[in-house]
Amino acid sequence: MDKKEIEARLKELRQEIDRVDRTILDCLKRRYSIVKEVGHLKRKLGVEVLDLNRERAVIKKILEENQGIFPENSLKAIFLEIVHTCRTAQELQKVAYLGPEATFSHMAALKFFGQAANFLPQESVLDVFEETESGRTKFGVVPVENSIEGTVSATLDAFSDYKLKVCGEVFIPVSHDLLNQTGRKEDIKKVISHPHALAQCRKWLRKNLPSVPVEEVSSTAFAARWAAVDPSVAAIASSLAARTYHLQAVATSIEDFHGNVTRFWVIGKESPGPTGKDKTSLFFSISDRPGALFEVLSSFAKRQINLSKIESRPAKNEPWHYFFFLDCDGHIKDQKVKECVEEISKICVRIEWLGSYPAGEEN
Ligand SMILES: C=C(O[C@@H]1C=C(C(=O)O)C=C[C@H]1O)C(=O)O
Repeated sequence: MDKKEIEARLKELRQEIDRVDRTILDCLKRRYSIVKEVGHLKRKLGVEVLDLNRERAVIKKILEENQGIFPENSLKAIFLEIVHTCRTAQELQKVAYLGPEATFSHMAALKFFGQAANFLPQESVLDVFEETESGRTKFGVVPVENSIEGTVSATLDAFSDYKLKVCGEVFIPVSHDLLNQTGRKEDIKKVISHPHALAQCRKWLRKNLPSVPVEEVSSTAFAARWAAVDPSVAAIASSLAARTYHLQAVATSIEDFHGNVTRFWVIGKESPGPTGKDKTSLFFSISDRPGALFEVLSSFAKRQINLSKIESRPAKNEPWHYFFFLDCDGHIKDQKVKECVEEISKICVRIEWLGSYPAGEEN
């Protein structure tokens, strides 16, 4: 091929790309209006408009049909965004999260719901529960545990006061940056952040800023917002917070342990149906006698139900009494989980089903 021929072929291919793009756009518009019609019909039937299981099935099918030809992670991201956006043709979901803007909870909410939702930042975990229970938002996103720091007790404790269910799970890798207005270490007179973030960067701070005082604030994003107006302060926060509040990085990835992940729960009024890869969360208390906890646990063991977490929390109304929070594989509608919960209900003084939901993906 000579230069002229190459240029002609290039032109031809670009025209072909333009035609393909137009087809993609036509398909997107068609999909959007079909989803809108589905929404009308579902409303007429009186069924829930959002159907997370159907969305999962749609994406799974696309990935299967692709047979690895189009880069898989990108295809998934594209279709997640398409589905999330089409959903807005039915109704814009209101989602409360632990704010302000750019917290890791915000990242988790974006990962679960996509860009096309109405995200409403809240000042505390309790506010997220409050907004969701009152129906002012349809869903809430709250942190539940961190792979290094452990449980977020405010979240677990809130379940005893609010009648909400877990309806989804999201994992977000946590990496912290040290941010201020200039990016210069010499300007830092105080380091502020959420207690978990400070704890996760303890060694780095001791080594690199030994004489600088630290102060706990309500969230990493709040810290970043503060640093944006106070030049003497540096915040430990995410790269999303750096972008949102126009801050410079003094140092990046300052966490003491890499591979740090936070698990979030999406809370709402109802848990979704089984998908085949679900988790169930329970909260229970038992009588103070030998073997009571063993009996509960053996009920799971004899049915080969895998436990992914068990944690005790003090029962607030009685000293030295405890509640247990337990996560196991499977859905409450799966026969063996159902039987197990029925059996342990006879042993427990109190038992609450917190929800069954599709297991989140850890990458
Ligand atoms: C179109 C539907 O409604 C919503 C949108 C979906 C989509 O865009 O594919 C899937 C499930 C629902 O959350 C449906 O229920 O099929």
